[in-house]
Amino acid sequence: PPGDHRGYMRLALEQARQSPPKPTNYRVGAVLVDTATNAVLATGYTLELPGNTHAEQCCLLKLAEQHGGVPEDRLGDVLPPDLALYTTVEPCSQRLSGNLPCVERVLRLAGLVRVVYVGVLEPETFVAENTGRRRLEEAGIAVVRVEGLEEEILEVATAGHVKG
Ligand SMILES: Nc1nc(=O)c(N)c(NC[C@H](O)[C@H](O)[C@H](O)COP(=O)(O)O)[nH]1
Ligand SMILES: [Zn+2]
Repeated sequence: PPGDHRGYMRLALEQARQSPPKPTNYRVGAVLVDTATNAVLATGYTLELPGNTHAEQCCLLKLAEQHGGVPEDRLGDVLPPDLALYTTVEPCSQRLSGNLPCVERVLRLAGLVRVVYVGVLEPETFVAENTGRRRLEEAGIAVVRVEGLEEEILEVATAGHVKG
């Protein structure tokens, strides 16, 4: 595995490229890393799993499957304690579909997920203001920008959007 932040963000961007374009969401990629062993525990991209799934959500659902189908909200019982989540677009704090936002999913793992690395902040296309960063930080989860891939990330994220 890459081992450096930019390398992991590129890995997440590779995931995002696999997401089927849609006008009503972003194509996002996510990678969950065990920082104690530098191992990639799971990857995910928007719509990878059935249903209107988000990249971060797919990471967690796949991990739950790997741990004998433990419910996603019980993952905290089976994961190691030094996790970093890399996601090309910051975790959503609200979803127009009404599905559970990824910030809530990550907050369930507060104490295990130490830091969320984001490639870009969420644009204002669907949600005027993403309040996720503040809520993550209040729970002791650092939110850190990984610079340098913004253009590529946004191009991939919005590929399904009607231009103009
Ligand atoms: N971090 C993140 N990962 C994703 O995989 C994804 N698709 C979004 N997108 C955020 C955007 O705000 C929502 O996609 C819209 O609000 C529509 O909501 P749905 O996706 O239909 O639930 N954000
Ligand atoms: Zn989300």
